[in-house]
Amino acid sequence: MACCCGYSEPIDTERVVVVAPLTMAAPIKVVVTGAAGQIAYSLLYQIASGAVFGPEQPVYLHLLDIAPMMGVLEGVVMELADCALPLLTGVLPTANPEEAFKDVAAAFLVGAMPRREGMERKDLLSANVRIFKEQGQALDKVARKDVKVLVVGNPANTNALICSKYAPSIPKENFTAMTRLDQNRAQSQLAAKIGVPVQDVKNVIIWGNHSSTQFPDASNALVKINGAEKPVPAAINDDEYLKTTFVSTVQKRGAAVIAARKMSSALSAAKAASDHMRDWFLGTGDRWVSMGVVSDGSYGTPRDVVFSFPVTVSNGKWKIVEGLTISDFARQMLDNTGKELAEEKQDALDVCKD
Ligand SMILES: NC(=O)c1ccc[n+]([C@@H]2O[C@H](COP(=O)([O-])OP(=O)(O)OC[C@H]3O[C@@H](n4cnc5c(N)ncnc54)[C@H](O)[C@@H]3O)[C@@H](O)[C@H]2O)c1
Ligand SMILES: O=C(O)C[C@H](O)C(=O)O
Repeated sequence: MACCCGYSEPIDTERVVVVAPLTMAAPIKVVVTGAAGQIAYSLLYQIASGAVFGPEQPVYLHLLDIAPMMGVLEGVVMELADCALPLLTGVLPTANPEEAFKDVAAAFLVGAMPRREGMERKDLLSANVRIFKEQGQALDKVARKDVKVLVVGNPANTNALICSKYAPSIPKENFTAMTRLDQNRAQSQLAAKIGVPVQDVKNVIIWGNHSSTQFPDASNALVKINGAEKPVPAAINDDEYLKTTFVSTVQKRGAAVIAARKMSSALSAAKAASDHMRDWFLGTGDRWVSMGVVSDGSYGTPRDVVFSFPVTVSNGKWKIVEGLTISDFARQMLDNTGKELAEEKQDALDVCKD
């Protein structure tokens, strides 16, 4: 029960020195890598404004980028200060991974080279995977052992796997890759096709790799129409669309944005990163979300690759949704994306040997 001064309980002013309202938690340290880049430019505001960890959770931001970007990063730090955000208790800009990862509870690993027109995301592997080896090692040394790590930098699934491998003291479950942008894209395509608001579509799944082999799957998705829930396949009543145009539109959406903007998606990527981390910290209820997680072989997928599954989250732990029926078509799609991930893993391990 709140008392008149706004604190949750009456305060014994003789004994307590109050520096912040008692409803406020202690600040958590959150790192964003690639902090001088495009995605971070949208993401940092979302984190610092409370959209990710909630309106009661102060954050201390650690911003990592490479040494030549420190000047640009200084400008970002100025802008964060100029936002005058009550939940932002401090900012540490740095080019030193061990300083950046020290005691962090959440890590957004964004910093990596983006692809250009005509490239596949796996073409970035040899350039980017070493970053995630080095950052895994730094996380292992200095981060909290319960740190939640979200890898955004491409190829996100395989980078997350490598990061986890080089951070053996942190549980594998704490490393995830972002396929939430694909989920948001899929949800938005379905809502537009049916003609309902986007929040009325749920449980669309992204299986596999954040690449053009991913399988956006609407077969278990539900839509609310006039207050009643209905399966999406019944509402759309066009299986051919769901197996072809819908799948390829989502698979190729990143490339379409690059072709139009001449730069890869950033606003929507930042929103997806916020959604992913918020759901991981605050929970999903019975709503399914897609996350790249280290595979335990569920649904006949290869073990020990970072594979995107439908999950629910409660108390900060994700759990793969079990018992879904996999059609012949889905089986083929899952096998194909699983094969690509197994190949990427081998390539990445070869790069990391050097
Ligand atoms: N998973 C997804 O859905 C998704 C979506 C969009 C973009 N991405 C990927 O995210 C990455 C970042 O995209 P962007 O548009 O922000 O790129 P960007 O080029 O604008 O920014 C990347 C930043 O990372 C920094 N950086 C490079 N190496 C670093 C290192 N070792 N440590 C720390 N920082 C480092 C760069 O200096 C730069 O400031 C790319 O790999 C892109 O392909 C993934
Ligand atoms: O497509 C890209 O290279 C960027 C990102 O992975 C995306 O899906 O938009």
